[in-house]
Amino acid sequence: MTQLAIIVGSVYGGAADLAAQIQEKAQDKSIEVSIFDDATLQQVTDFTTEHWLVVTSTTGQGDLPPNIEGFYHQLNDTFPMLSDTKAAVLALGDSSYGETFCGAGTLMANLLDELGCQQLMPALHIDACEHFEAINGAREWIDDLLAQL
Ligand SMILES: Cc1cc2nc3c(=O)[nH]c(=O)nc-3n(C[C@H](O)[C@H](O)[C@H](O)COP(=O)(O)O)c2cc1C
Repeated sequence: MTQLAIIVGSVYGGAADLAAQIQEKAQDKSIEVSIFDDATLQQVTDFTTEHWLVVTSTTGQGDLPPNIEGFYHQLNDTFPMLSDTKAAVLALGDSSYGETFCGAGTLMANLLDELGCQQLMPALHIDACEHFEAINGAREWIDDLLAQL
């Protein structure tokens, strides 16, 4: 069975809700999904290194939400080679923050790229100014992503 690890970074629950919606869609396609909130690298790699999806909002001034910071720093500190891992980033943000729009998603995408991950899909940036419900801006992208697995 195809496996997908969804690693969540969320402060107010929007990215976490979106991850749950993606999980439901994926399960309809018989993809086994595990959602990691406050993930450790070990937990995620024990589940799968095949497909990773990072769903993260941005907080502060382009900062990672606290519940994905540990995962980011473990990756950055241990620098595992992930050339067999196919990954994608779905970032939630708010364009009224200007230059730091979706900064956390960009940090994650850059790190996964440095670690050699293969890009499943170009990163998607969802703007809260445009979409009250993030799923409305992400449906097509999610369908395309799941079709690649
Ligand atoms: C205190 C605070 C700081 C934020 N900083 C940024 C930011 O720097 N860049 C950005 O794109 N969005 C920023 N946002 C917007 C959130 O990322 C956006 O509302 C997102 O949808 C929240 O998702 P969540 O419910 O998963 O936390 C900020 C929101 C708050 C409340």
